[in-house]
Amino acid sequence: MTVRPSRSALYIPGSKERALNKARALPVDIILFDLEDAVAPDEKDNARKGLANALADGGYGVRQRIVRINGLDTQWGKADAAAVKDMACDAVLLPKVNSAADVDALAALVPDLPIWAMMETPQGILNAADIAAHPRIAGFVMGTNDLAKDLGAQGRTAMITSLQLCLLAARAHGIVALDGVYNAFKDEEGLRAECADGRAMGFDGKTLIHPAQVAICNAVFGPTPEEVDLAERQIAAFDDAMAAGQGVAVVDGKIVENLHIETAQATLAKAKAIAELEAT
Ligand SMILES: CC(C)(COP(=O)(O)OP(=O)(O)OC[C@H]1O[C@@H](n2cnc3c(N)ncnc32)[C@H](O)[C@@H]1OP(=O)(O)O)[C@@H](O)C(=O)NCCC(=O)NCCSC(=O)C[C@H](O)C(=O)O
Ligand SMILES: [Mg+2]
Repeated sequence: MTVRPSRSALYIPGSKERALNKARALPVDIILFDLEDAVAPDEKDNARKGLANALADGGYGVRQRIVRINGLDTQWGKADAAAVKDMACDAVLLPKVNSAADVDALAALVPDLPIWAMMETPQGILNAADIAAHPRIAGFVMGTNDLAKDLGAQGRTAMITSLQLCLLAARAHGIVALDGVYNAFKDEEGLRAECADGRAMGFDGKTLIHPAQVAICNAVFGPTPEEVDLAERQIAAFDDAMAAGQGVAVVDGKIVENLHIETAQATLAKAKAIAELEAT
C-alpha cells in the first residue's frame, strides 16, 4: 500500500521571500504557495515571478508543492495559470470552485498538473460530488473563512454540514481532503482541539498559516504509538483466528473483523510513510 502523508499543509504567501526561504526547512507535508488571498493586488505580478524563481531554485525536498492561483474570473487568474504550467510544482490549487465546469476551464489552460479545489462557496459545497468526480481533481482544501463569510456563519459547528459533504464526496471519489485553517495561530490548545476534531471527522490533514502550527498538526494527524501497537496486535490476533478457522478475533475486549484489519493495515502504512518522510 503506497501512502503519501498529507497531515499538514502550510500556506506561504508567494510575495514573502523570507517565508519562501523558511519553508525549505519546515517539516510540513504539503506547501501551498499562495498567489491569491495572502498576496496584495499590487504585489500579484511580482509574487508570480518571485514564486517561479523560488521553485526553480528548489530545496523543498519531498514536500508536495502546490500553487494556489487566483480565480480565472479575476484579472490575474489567466496569467497565473499560464505561469504555473512552467513552475517546478506538483499541483495547482483553484480557489472558490463552484462547479466541475470551473475545473474544466482550468484543465484546458493547464493540461498536465493535477488540480486541487478550494471548497469555500455555497455553490461549490452543493456541487462537491461532481467536483470530486472530475478526472483531473486530486484533492479538496476546505476554505472555512470564505465559507463563513458567504454563509454569514460563525464557529465550527456552522461548518459541519459543509465539511461532511466535502468529505463524503472526497471519500466517494478517492481524493485527499484537507480541513480549513485555524486563524488564531498563537492558540496552541485551540489548534490541537480543532486538529483532533478534523481527524475524527476523517480529514487527511489540516491547512495552516504559520510555522508554529506544524508540529501540533503533524502529531495529531499521525498515528500515535498506541494506535500503531493496537494495529499490530489486531493483525496478529486476526492471523491467529484465521489459522484456527475463525473469521473473528477479539482484542482488548472488542471484535476484530476483516474490515478492522483494513484500517489497521492503513494505520501501519501511514506510520511507515511518515517515518520514511521524516528520515529524509
Ligand atoms: C500570520 C502571519 C502574517 C504572521 O507573520 P509574522 O508576523 O511574520 O510571523 P512571525 O514573526 O511569527 O514569523 C516567524 C518566522 O516565520 C516565518 N513565517 C511566518 N509565516 C510563515 C508561513 N506561512 N510560511 C513560512 N514561513 C512563515 C516568518 O517569515 C519568520 O521567518 P524569519 O524572519 O526567517 O524567522 C504570517 O504567518 C502569514 O502571512 N501567514 C500566511 C497567511 C496566509 O497565507 N493567508 C492566506 C491563506 S489562509 C486562506 O486563505 C484560507 C482559505 O482560503 C479560507 O477561505 O479559509
Ligand atoms: Mg478562501
